[in-house]
Amino acid sequence: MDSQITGSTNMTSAQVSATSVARTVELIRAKGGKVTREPGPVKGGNTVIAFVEDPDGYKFEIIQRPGTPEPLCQVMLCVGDLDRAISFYEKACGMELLRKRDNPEYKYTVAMMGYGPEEKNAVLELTYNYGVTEYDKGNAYAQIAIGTDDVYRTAEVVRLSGGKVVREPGPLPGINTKITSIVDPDGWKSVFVDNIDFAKELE
Ligand SMILES: C[C@@H](O)C(=O)SC[C@H](NC(=O)CC[C@H](N)C(=O)O)C(=O)NCC(=O)O
Repeated sequence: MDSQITGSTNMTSAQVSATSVARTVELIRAKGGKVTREPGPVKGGNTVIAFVEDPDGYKFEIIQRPGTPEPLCQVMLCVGDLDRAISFYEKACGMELLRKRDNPEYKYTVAMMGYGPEEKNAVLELTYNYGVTEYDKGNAYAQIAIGTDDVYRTAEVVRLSGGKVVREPGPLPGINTKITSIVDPDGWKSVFVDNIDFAKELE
């Protein structure tokens, strides 16, 4: 894919990378897609971005950057306390803080969290808007899926790290894939899926 897109609703979004944002946006427009922000430098920076919406109104950000192995490169979650969120994704989910960037002019700070460098891995972009400690979540956001080697241990660690387990670890009826579902301190849900079980689903 020659472009990347990240998407989001107003408080969650996904990003996709594109080597040419303008060309990607034109292709999307030609197919009847809705462009909500024309290509151009991001406010307060140089990276060229654009926003588009899918037919369900989910927002995707197209980011100009070198191609990555996985075009879906970021998922953005708005959080009410950045340090709390960073600590949770580090301790409960085993992610690493890859970088943090403050943008005082536009009153927000982002922290990129992931399991490896952004050039090679999809990452979570935690966004803190100055003074906003809570978000209405509506009913459109569902969950992010993360692989794990041990759903039982994951659930235990999540509990110890300030998260909530909303689906106890164990096999899914019918397919036996082991999962556990959790919510982070901001109320964003993730499902952890056993790596070996999931590989079997793909066979
Ligand atoms: C490349 C990278 O820096 C970006 O794309 S940041 C995009 C930027 N994000 C924000 O403004 C986050 C805070 C915002 N208040 C929110 O909650 O979404 C952005 O969306 N810029 C808009 C623009 O038109 O440049």
